[in-house]
Amino acid sequence: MLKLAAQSMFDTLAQSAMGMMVVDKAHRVVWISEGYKQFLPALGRSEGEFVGRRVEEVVPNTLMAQVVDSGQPMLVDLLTNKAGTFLVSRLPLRDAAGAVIGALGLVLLDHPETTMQPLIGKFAQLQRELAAAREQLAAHLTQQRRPKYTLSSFAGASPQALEVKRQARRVAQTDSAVLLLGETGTGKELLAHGIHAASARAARPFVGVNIAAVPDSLLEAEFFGVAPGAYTGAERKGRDGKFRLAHGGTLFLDEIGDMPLPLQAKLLRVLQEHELEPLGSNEVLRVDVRVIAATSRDLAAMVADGRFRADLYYRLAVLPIRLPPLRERLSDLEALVEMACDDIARRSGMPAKPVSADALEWLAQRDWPGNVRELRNVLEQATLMTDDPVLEAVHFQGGGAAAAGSAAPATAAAAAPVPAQGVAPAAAAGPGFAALPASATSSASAPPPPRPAAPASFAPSAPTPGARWPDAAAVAPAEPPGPAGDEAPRPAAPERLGDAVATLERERILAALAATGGNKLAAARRLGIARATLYEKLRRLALPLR
Ligand SMILES: Nc1ncnc2c1ncn2[C@@H]1O[C@H](COP(=O)(O)OP(=O)(O)OP(=O)(O)O)[C@@H](O)[C@H]1O
Repeated sequence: MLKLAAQSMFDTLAQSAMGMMVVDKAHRVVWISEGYKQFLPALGRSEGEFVGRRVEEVVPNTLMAQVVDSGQPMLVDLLTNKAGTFLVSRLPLRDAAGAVIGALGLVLLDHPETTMQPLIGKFAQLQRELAAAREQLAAHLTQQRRPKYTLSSFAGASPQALEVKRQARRVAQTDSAVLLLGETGTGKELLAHGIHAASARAARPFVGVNIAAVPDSLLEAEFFGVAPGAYTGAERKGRDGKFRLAHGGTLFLDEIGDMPLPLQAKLLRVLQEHELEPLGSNEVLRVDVRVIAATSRDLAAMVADGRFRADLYYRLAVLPIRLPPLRERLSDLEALVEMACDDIARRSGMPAKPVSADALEWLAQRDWPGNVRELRNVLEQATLMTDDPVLEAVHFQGGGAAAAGSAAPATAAAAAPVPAQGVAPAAAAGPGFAALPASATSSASAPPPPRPAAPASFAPSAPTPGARWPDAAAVAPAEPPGPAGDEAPRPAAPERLGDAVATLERERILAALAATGGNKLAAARRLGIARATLYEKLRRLALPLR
């Protein structure tokens, strides 16, 4: 009975389908139905040239061979080749023992684009939309992750700057980890972009993580990602970690010295084995990522103190590059000023203002603990402060420079008396690190001394219009401050203690940010707190994070 049913079904299909063929285990066409012969002219074959040949040679784009090889049927598919577009079905044929002995192919409909127009139209529309969305996403990601700078963006022709660029070009040729050492604002992030752009990975993503800005409890997920379903709520769908996002490219780990010890062990494992496990997953992912780490801390001293793993340090410090502070390469000042003025002009849409020789000389007298970032802030504020076509020394000696000039005695003093919160100044700054600025190592205890040549007029004046952070003078007492206790504003008697503390905290944070030109790390050091704590306080006090 079953045999009869099979025979009957075969005959019915052979008559009702537009065409049918049978291939053997070696993919050879062994039989075609009468109906199938109508397609032979379009396929450019006579029956003699068709039967007996391997199906993939005579029917372009067919998947019959896969059905034979896999034993899996393809119940409905669209096949397009020079004979047209067809709705087809492919079924494996088996012997009594179940072994695949060939396949049966059915042409169910030709011109499905007309007969099945609504369905195929919808399919084609969805495919077009998908392709457009993929293209947009790829363009967006490329835009987002393209290196912002190349090595030529690193301005300066001093022997120190040329040496930095020489080393950067050399490490760009390798795939080893790189460690960038230098004070805040010396261009570590810029150089990391440049190394990536000069490396074989330039066309792949550049992904940065500022370790100090991410709370410790979130860092692991940030690095390694979260598997779908590992958590409820926002993380339910899972999320890719930075390592995965940087796959094939470069991962920039800023403030590596702030990485908690347990995570250091996990990072080391990824660097050694190129494998990671997203949180809540048993799956091991292979990643191909080049790591560039940066720090303004003395990592070697942290290793000696047991605050940084020695094995991770040696892994990262294979190729260290030290970026000199601005005061050690003052011959680059003019080039840096020019580049910054061009940038400011581009962003503001106004013509660039030249800086006079007097002004340059005055700028060269400064200490620049915030380095190139501070220089740029000072130039930006001076530009905003005046309508004069040329920037003269006098434009820097007013409130604009005071807001960002970290060497301003009263500005620094306003922030200095804040007691370190459980962090000894020396420990917070990292002892014995030659590259640390005097202001960083002494930040929690004393203001940085002004350079002898600094003019007396370099003192805070009225609040700076347009400055990113309010002038320290606007939030700190105008009189030279006395001891810390005297300096706090006196709350009105009914004022609640919590409010008074928040007011004081806000003032001290704003003063520290104003004194460091908005630099969070330097401000946190001045306040004697970790950068992550500063971010948390900014959020809590509803102060701008950027
Ligand atoms: N050599 C340079 N040429 C041109 N611009 C520079 C140079 N060095 C630094 N800058 C500019 O100074 C600013 C600070 O640089 P960057 O963020 O790279 O410093 P950083 O060392 O990573 O600072 P931090 O340690 O605070 O993160 C940026 O606007 C950068 O473009």
